[in-house]
Amino acid sequence: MAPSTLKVDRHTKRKLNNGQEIPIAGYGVYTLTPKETVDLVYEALKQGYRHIDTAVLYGNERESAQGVAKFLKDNQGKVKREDIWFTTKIWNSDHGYNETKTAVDKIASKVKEHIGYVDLILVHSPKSNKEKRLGTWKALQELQQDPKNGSLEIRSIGVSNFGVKHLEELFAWDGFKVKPVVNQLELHPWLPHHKIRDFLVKHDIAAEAYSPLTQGENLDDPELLQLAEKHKINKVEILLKWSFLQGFIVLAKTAKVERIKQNLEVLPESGSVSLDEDIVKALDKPDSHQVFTWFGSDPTVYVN
Ligand SMILES: NC(=O)C1=CN([C@@H]2O[C@H](COP(=O)(O)OP(=O)(O)OC[C@H]3O[C@@H](n4cnc5c(N)ncnc54)[C@H](OP(=O)(O)O)[C@@H]3O)[C@@H](O)[C@H]2O)C=CC1
Ligand SMILES: O=C1Nc2ccccc2C1=O
Repeated sequence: MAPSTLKVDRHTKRKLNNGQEIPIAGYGVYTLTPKETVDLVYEALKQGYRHIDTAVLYGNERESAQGVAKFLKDNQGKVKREDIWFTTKIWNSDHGYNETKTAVDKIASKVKEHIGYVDLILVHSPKSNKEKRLGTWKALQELQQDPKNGSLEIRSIGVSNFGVKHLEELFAWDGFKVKPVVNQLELHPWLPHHKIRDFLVKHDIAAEAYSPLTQGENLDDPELLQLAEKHKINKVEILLKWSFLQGFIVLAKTAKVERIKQNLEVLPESGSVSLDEDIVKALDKPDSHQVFTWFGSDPTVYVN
């Protein structure tokens, strides 16, 4: 079970296996329209987020980068590009060596003029086949290790929705050179993914939690509501604190300005995050396997 207190705050960064440091609180931009993305990313940064999570799939990479650039321009001398972490992801249909290089060129054409480089590119999911997955990793390894060879500087590379089998396949490949820095997974009390997490700990790969609020789907779970009522604490605060207490890098999304502030403020300005021990115990559901994203079909068990 996770501890009920952990020394993390709004400014905490986690050191990755390549030495790069990633802010533990991330703002996810899935489903934000391109039109609203610039302003919402700007607002998230204004409220104190220093980590933006987008993807080719989301169709708002350019606008996410524009939001970052606008914030940096308005805060010159106070916030530097290096203070902000920008993640994007290669979609499944772009798997394969050549396809991935072309996909990175496209990402470059959208974001480079605004933010110069990306901090992290993830393989969005394992959903292609072995040859294509490894081709994608070969391309990303090359681009990360030798930025002059490609159109975009990529500081770190990682995976998302990979199960143990997909990671073992990567480690066993004779071209394997760069270990993923993170595995981004759906993680919340109803989907704790302990087997994958144990593997990640063993290999020093950080766990990023997406859909920590169950994409909004389970916020009226009777047990969660009861805990919130009994302990006089907001249900969203419970779920986000639970996630930080597990040691995750936590990615939450909201399209509402007041909720951006609310979600970040579950972390203290300095000090530690805490949750009543009874709540942590009640939400410890090691055998639960409820998938809310990916149309209910867990991508970590994908076979091909
Ligand atoms: N790698 C992958 O395969 C995936 C990655 N992700 C990443 O993770 C991010 C977060 O996950 P996501 O799936 O968006 O879901 P979240 O778990 O973050 O939930 C988002 C939902 O919760 C609502 N919400 C947010 N804050 C509050 C609040 N304070 N009170 C009440 N409701 C709230 C939002 O509504 P509203 O907007 O109206 O506030 C929205 O409906 C994504 O944006 C994306 O970056 C997500 C899924 C898959
Ligand atoms: O944020 C996301 N939400 C999703 C839903 C289905 C498949 C991928 C994703 C994302 O990356």
